Amino acid sequence: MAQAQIGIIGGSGLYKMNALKDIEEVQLSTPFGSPSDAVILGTLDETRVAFLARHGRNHTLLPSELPFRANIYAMKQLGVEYLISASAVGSLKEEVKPLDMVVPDQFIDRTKNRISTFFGEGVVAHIAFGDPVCHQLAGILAEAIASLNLPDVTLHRGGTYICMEGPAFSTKAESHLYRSWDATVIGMTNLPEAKLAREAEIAYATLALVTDYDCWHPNHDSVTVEMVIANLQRNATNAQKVIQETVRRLSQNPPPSEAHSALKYAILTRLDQAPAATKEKLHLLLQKYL
Ligand SMILES: CSC[C@H]1O[C@H](OP(=O)(O)O)[C@H](O)[C@@H]1O
Ligand SMILES: Nc1ncnc2[nH]cnc12
Repeated sequence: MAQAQIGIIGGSGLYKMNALKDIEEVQLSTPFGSPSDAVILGTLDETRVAFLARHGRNHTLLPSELPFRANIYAMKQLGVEYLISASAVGSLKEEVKPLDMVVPDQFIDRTKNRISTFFGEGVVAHIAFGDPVCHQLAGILAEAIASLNLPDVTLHRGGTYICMEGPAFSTKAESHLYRSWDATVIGMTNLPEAKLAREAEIAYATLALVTDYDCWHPNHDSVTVEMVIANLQRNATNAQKVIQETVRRLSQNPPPSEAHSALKYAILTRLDQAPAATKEKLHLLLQKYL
């Protein structure tokens, strides 16, 4: 099977990477169903990367409908060790303005209807998730953003991403509540992805692209999809530059990541006693530990 060490998941507004060369489109099937779309393998400068449009290339999947497990498993099948997620977010802080970029280091889970683990069916594992983002990958991403000096874009290193269920945006009461928790941005997708990436021992970091002030700001209209897309289109060119620069830096010096051994002390079940069918299903994740 084709391989790529670096994966990219593009969110709302980022449905393709324009700079990819020598493209190969692969339809993958996984024990968890099909991913959101075909994975696009292509070369960015000298480096082979795997790109997936999170909601499908025509944006046909709701956040609650996303096949998170299939998406992450597909990346694992391709040999991805570093996964960069690009996502549209609303801002929960005055100083985090639309068109700014945030590299969050924490998440709060407000989802209600997501499957966020590969485990179960006779194999129990509890990954550590106190630091849900790969520190090294997030650092490279932030350095890449800073190095580009993008006009009108302020970089915010660190911050908390609230992951809500959606698809409706928040009420004002919810938005104020999240502000009282000192959260930085809000979206609907990245937390399940980060958990599953960690279980799959893939280093994960988020490029959060601010599109709106959600609905809490007294001087800005409440978020609408129109607002999000208009700003994301303005963001998309910048996001592609950032991803390209991140891939360039990462491929020159891929860092060690704690994520790469996340399952080492996480599996409680004696694997020699575990159901064969589950071991078969999770072979890609468990093979190091069998
Ligand atoms: C189109 S606005 C809401 C939508 O945008 C974000 O998606 P993604 O994280 O894939 O960029 C947000 O999470 C919602 O799914
Ligand atoms: N305000 C917001 N809430 C949730 N997801 C978003 N994606 C972009 N803006 C958002």
